[in-house]
Amino acid sequence: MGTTLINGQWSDPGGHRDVRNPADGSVVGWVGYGGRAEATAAADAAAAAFPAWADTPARARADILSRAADLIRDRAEQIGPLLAKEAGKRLPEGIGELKFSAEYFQWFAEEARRPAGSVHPNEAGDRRHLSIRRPAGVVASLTPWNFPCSIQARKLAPALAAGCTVVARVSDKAPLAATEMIRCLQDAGLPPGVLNLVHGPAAEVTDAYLAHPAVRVVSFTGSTEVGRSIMAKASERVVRPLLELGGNAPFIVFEDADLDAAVEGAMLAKFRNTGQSCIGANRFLVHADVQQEFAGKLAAAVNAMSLGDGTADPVPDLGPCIDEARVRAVRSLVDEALAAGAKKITKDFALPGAAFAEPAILVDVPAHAGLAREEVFGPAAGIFSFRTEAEALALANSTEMGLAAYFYTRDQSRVWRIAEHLDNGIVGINNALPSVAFAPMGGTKQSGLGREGAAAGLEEFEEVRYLALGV
Ligand SMILES: NC(=O)c1ccc[n+]([C@@H]2O[C@H](COP(=O)([O-])OP(=O)(O)OC[C@H]3O[C@@H](n4cnc5c(N)ncnc54)[C@H](O)[C@@H]3O)[C@@H](O)[C@H]2O)c1
Ligand SMILES: O=C[C@H](O)CS(=O)(=O)O
Repeated sequence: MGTTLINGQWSDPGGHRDVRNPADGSVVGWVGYGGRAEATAAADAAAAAFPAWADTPARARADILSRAADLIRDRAEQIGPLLAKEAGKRLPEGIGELKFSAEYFQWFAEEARRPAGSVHPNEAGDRRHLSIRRPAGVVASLTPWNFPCSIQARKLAPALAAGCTVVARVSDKAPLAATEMIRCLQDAGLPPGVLNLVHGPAAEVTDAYLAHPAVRVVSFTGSTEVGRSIMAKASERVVRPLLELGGNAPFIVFEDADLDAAVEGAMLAKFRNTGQSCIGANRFLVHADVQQEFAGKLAAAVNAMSLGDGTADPVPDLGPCIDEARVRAVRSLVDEALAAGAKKITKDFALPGAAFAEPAILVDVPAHAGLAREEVFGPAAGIFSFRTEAEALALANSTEMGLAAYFYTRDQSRVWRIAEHLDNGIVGINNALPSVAFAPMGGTKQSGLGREGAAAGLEEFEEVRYLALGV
């Protein structure tokens, strides 16, 4: 059926690149693997398709996106297992990610039909002043492996709704399900060239996209390191950078928190997607008066976890990491903290394979340790204590990242004091899973630029055009 989409045609140019299941190394599938030539052809196709798509009535664009949402939901039980295998996800999380992806296409199908523009107060008798919103142009949509479908969806949906055309590239580590999701969009009736997908070497394909004169916006999700390089490349042609980058979420538990709710939230925020989530809880900051009780409850919950292939029956609590390199990175942070005097309060797990990282909670982690300062991006974390709100905020805001943060308290006045002074783009309050299509999500500081979701997410793909109308 082809895995590369250029100008409405599916093909498999270049060589084949196998995709393996991290749980057992088995081949899950493959993608055709192109390069610069395919990327340039895709951008040419997107450029050629842009004028007609930009002028397509909003209702017509909305109907295609709505049909795409229906197709993704209809095929979720078929694509979900593919996603679970290639990305090492638990099967319910794989199927759930497809359904979450459909929400973006549904929401932006509706948003596409909302008014777009303003009439400005008239201060000159011979003119009327208004502004309209027009699609920005061709968008380069570049995404990581950890949520390969939903993260593409939160770019494709608003870009297409706005009237932009798109050249996409997804991570080589998990390209299969995202390709099938894009197939749903094409099957929903997107005209040729409106959406294009090329698999190939990351820098080669991305550079070719960003060098194309028709590309006006680059929407990238991934590490801060790569995001910086893409922002630099985009600056060469003044391409608008939308960047969703690394995280380092503090998870704060105040002394008045419902501890059982906090532990339940901690388990979700830490171990969802085996901890490989940009908004995952990275550090537990717990008030000294409740630290021992919280730590004991959390350790007990972790110790009860089962590990295994996410497509097994019964479904395990934790799947593998994306690859052995990720396991080594997590283990290195844990081992460094232990060597510096930290103590592990969770049990030793038997690991079912080389791509499985041990779930681990540590206490007495020194402030200089990587576990206290870096994005773990895996199933481990340290618990740190504080005594005052000021200390909690200082600890929470002490890293260069500002994506997500969480806190648990029952004091409504404290909710506002803390929420207004956390330097993060996303704050979960007595809630450990804030992600929705209808709210603006993104980060501060080195976690990125721009927002995805909500009306703000649509505006990122539009240009405001001011009209001074002589009368
Ligand atoms: N803010 C968010 O919404 C969000 C969401 C998911 C992941 N992330 C972040 O992404 C990271 C994990 O994902 P990852 O390992 O795929 O990130 P990554 O930065 O290594 O890769 C992201 C994408 O960029 C590509 N890429 C890699 N090097 C490149 C280069 N030199 N030029 C062009 N493209 C390149 C990759 O193939 C992939 O498709 C973590 O830091 C995580 O926090 C952020
Ligand atoms: O990894 C980051 C993702 O954006 C997490 S979520 O899909 O927004 O929950």
